[in-house]
Amino acid sequence: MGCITSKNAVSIRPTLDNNNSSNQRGLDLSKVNVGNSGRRRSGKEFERDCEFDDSWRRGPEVNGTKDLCLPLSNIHNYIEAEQVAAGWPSWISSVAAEAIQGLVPLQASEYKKMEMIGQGTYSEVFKTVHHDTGKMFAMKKVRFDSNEPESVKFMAREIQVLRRLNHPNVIGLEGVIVSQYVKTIYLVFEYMDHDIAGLISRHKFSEPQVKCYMRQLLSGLEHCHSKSVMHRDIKCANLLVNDSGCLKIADFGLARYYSSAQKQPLTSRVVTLWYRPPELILGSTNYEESVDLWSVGCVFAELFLRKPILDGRTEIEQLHRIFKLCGSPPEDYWKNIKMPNASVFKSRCHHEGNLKKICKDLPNYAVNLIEKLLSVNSKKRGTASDALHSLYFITKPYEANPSSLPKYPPTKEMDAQILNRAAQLLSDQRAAEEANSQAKDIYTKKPPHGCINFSGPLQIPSSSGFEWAKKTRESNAFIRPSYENSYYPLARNTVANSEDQHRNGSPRNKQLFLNREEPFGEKHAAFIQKMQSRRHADSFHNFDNGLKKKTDVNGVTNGMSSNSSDYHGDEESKVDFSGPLLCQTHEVNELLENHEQRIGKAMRKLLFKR
Ligand SMILES: Nc1ncnc2c1ncn2[C@@H]1O[C@H](COP(=O)(O)OP(=O)(O)OP(=O)(O)O)[C@@H](O)[C@H]1O
Repeated sequence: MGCITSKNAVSIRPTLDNNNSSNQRGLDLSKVNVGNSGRRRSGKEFERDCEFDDSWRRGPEVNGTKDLCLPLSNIHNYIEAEQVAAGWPSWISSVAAEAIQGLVPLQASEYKKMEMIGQGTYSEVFKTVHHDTGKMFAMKKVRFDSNEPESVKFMAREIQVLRRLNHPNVIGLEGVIVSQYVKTIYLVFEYMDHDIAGLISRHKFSEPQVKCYMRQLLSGLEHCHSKSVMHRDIKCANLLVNDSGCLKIADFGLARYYSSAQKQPLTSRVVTLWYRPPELILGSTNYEESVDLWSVGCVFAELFLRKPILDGRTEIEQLHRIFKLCGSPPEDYWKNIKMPNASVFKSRCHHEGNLKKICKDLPNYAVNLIEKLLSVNSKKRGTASDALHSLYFITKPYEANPSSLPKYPPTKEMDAQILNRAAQLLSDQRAAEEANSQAKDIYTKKPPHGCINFSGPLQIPSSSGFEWAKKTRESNAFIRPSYENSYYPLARNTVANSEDQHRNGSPRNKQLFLNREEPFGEKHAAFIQKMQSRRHADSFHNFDNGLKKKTDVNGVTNGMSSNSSDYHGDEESKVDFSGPLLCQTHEVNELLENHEQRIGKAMRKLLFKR
């Protein structure tokens, strides 16, 4: 795509018809995009020209038309003037001229902003109502920094991509609102009552219902791919459903055009970790639309299982889970791929794959399709059209009619998150109370010489044969949790599933350390042994390093406590847990007070967010 300002000269081609006053989404284009001949061009016409035929930027036309070749600054000024005349503030014209070309901005005063209904990495989504029509819309406030070219690029691309798509299973962009002075942009969408992540957290879908959603998802995706758009962030939270049972693919913030003819290197830092295909984890930069089909496979399984099928906390763990589920790829795979991280991630263990076992209760044809979509070899995934023609869709039970699906009270990923957070806070509070009473108990029996604040990677010499545990108990040090160093990847909150939370580490592990009787008993020893054997069995050298990383909502791993200072001595003789190990000599009361304060703070945060 590129920015208009990066070209040296442009050719403005005169246009011939005057008919296009609105595009398919009903946007009024009549006031804009008047060529120098006075002829108007529709937004879509302009986009088409811009996206794959960039000759308009290159210079004089060859087809006999006498074009006017202007210096870049002139044409830039011309376009800006045209867009300002259409009602756009000049700040947006200067950073995203191509994205808004042919559009007229919507007026904020025509809408009433209501409650926040969603929050993403770069956005906040509000429910809004149009004053005149009373129609509901979703208004996505996109955060971006105009001095930061990447953020501008993504914002502009989202608009461009959305304008290119027009399908019942793809969210429709109604228009764009911009603030005249503050650099804020709102994308106005049709309003959808639910997202699949929120629905899954509360309801079990019937087989015909799953089939109905899957057909809609694949149809929407087929349309995107037919328009050369890769979504690159298919996940349950980005699949919206309205009260008529219609599913729409949303959030095109990471989407982009692709062309198999003109391949360009693409970033591999896309797709939320749990839905990210192996080639992206391995760092591929020449992937194709099959990345979306992998994500569809993950969503498909999740619709049945009601929990993510691949929920690694780090890239290395995710890849490990992929191979365990889908089977390790053959040697050829490693030989043929030229991916930057291949040698780092290659496992010495061979896994047969346990997808069939995990999906044993699912219908056969569904498992076959999931298996195909979750092919480690991207070439074997097929296309969205292939999936739509698979046996799964022509065997009984047939898909439900969208209008026959149950009507649900509004549910969003955000609701699921709030429920999760509240549950977590409650369990943390209970655990804290328990810990406090245990701490007091210990204190009254024998005052401690020091206490251990257990919240981080605890380095335990494995050679001690758990003698350390006994020693700690004898020395009456007590262990306290840290609620600030929670180990959850944010994305984890999308699933209100206590089992998941436990598997993810924190509550169960915290509880393990909070419970004065349990931690140093058999369970604890088993846990440590498991950690150690996992480390050896996996032969993933970075596994433990990986465990100390935190994954953000988009699955991007951030280094956390992974600096060398966290390690002391021989790597193999240590067992790591999350968070720093602190030896303190505070008074118990002071610690308990701090503890109370932290819980209070977390509670206030939660209430404030609500
Ligand atoms: N048209 C809509 N109608 C109703 N709710 C919506 C709509 N669009 C988005 N939402 C809600 O807002 C949430 C966040 O929106 P979106 O995914 O577009 O933002 P984002 O910043 O790109 O998110 P992320 O970082 O998770 O990818 C969605 O999960 C959904 O619950």
